[in-house]
Amino acid sequence: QEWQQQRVDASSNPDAWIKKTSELIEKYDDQRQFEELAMAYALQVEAYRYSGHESKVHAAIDEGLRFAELADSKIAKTLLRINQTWYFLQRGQLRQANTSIIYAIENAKASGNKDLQIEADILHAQVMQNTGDIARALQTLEQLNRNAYTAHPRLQVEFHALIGSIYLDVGANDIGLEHIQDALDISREHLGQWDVSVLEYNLATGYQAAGNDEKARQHFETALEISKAINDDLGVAYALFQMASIDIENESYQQGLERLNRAMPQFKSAGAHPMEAQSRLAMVSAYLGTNELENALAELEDASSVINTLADDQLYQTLNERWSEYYQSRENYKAALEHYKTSVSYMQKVREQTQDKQVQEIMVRLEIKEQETTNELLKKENQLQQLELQEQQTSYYLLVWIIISGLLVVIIVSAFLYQQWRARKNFAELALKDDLTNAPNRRAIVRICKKGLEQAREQQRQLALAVVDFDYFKAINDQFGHDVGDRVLQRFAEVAKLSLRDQDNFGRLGGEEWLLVFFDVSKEDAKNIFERITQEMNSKPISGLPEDYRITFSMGFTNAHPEDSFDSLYKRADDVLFEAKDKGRERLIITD
Ligand SMILES: Nc1nc2c(ncn2[C@@H]2O[C@H](COP(=O)(O)OP(=O)(O)OP(=O)(O)O)[C@@H](O)[C@H]2O)c(=O)[nH]1
Repeated sequence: QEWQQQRVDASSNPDAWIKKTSELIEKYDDQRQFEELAMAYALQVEAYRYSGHESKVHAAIDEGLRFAELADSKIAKTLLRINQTWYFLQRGQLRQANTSIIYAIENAKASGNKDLQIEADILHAQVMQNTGDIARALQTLEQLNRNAYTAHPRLQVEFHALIGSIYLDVGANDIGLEHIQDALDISREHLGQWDVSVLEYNLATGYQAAGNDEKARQHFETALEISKAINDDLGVAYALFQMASIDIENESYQQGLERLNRAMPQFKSAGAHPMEAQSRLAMVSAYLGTNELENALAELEDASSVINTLADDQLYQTLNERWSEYYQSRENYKAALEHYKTSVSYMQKVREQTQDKQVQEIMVRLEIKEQETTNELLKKENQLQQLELQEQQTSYYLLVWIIISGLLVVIIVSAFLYQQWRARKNFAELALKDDLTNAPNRRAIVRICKKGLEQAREQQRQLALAVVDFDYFKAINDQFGHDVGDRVLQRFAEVAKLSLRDQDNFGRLGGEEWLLVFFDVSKEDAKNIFERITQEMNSKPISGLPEDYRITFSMGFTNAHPEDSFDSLYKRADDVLFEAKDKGRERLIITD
């Protein structure tokens, strides 16, 4: 609804909207577009109210209603009647306000616009409060469809502001302040500056009633600033009036009077009679404080005539209180007592209205309902938070699950790959190992020797190769059995492993023939190795062989030449081995 947003905008820029609606009115008037014309008037009326131009409000309402009637625009009629109600309330014309709000309610119903219906209902309750019928005001608020009004910020604000002021009236200051604070918060977020200033003002009066002058002053100042900013003269006057009341209470009579003198003309020209009366009564207090009794009397008389047209019990009570104070100052105690008695009777009347049992009951019910709504909202918020938390947890679990399953996959795959690698390695190891002795087999030692040849060439090292063959091995097998022969081979593997340096290698070439591969050994070293192995072979008995049996072997040794291949190297070593056998065995023959 465009016009709802326009109302909010008008509340922040009343002057701009007065101008804008004037142009619209001229345009639609020319074009005889009555419905638009009526809506433009409705908006203009609000803009006038927001800037405190009460004197223009009346005429604009009449014009607007004329066109709204012509166009039969229920919405325009409702809006105009709502503004008319506020206009009369401002002036203290309660009977007229009551008539206007009835029209507003009828038109709102006919328009079918739920928000307007609720707005009119809340305003109806406001009128009741102003007429002192708090019980009915509360009943009306109680009957409102809570869900419907909470959906619209303006309605929430109206509701909380009104119920807050009722609570303040009956002295339930804490609850009252809470409601008005709620209204202020909502209006700050959703409504215009004028609405905010009114609520700042209401909150300040609440703090004042609760005896917190400091807070009251702060909020009145904020209200004053906003009213000044949007050129709301009436708003400025309201704030000045309240600040003056605080001044007078604190015996700053001159400052109070100065502020009241600025506010008063505005109230008067706006026709805000209740405020005019209150200002005059405040002035009376100030003059009594400064002992300017003539001025006090003049204000009292003016106040009396204004209040007599308003028929407001609260105002009558204050008026009589002031008269009583005035007569005390004059030392006319008889008259003072009379007025005091009258004042007390008005006070009792007001109290009776506000302390009515029915009022208390409805208030309790309303508060419970309000609490329930708040609880429900809190519950929903809680649920939402929990959902969010659950969502967070779920995604957290999901993440953990992904990480764990990822890790599992990695572990399983790794284990599988490791197994494969192990199997391959085992296989490779097996393929390079001699089954009987566990020493490197022919393939392995030949490979080692070939690699060694390359290494020796690259690193300028000396590689040497020895070929070893047992002497009369056939005889061992034949004489003591094949097993014993096997054990002799196994012993050789053990001995070779212990006797060689880490950088040297050995392997079984086949049968009882072995290859030894050395790096950087001299001929002398070769002899030592030959002798050591012979000695070690016979250092302890081999089962199946007689203790004194001496195992011997022959060895051919040669240093590698840079151009040697394995075959040429092997052949040279094997040749000298053959020579060793030939020369009687159990010897080492070295060749270059
Ligand atoms: N126990 C056992 N004997 C083997 C193995 N491999 C080869 N032999 C035997 O080793 C013997 C080799 O004999 P020969 O080649 O005649 O040589 P030798 O008897 O050592 O005589 P010379 O080398 O001339 O001193 C054969 O009898 C083979 O059967 C083996 O793995 N275990």
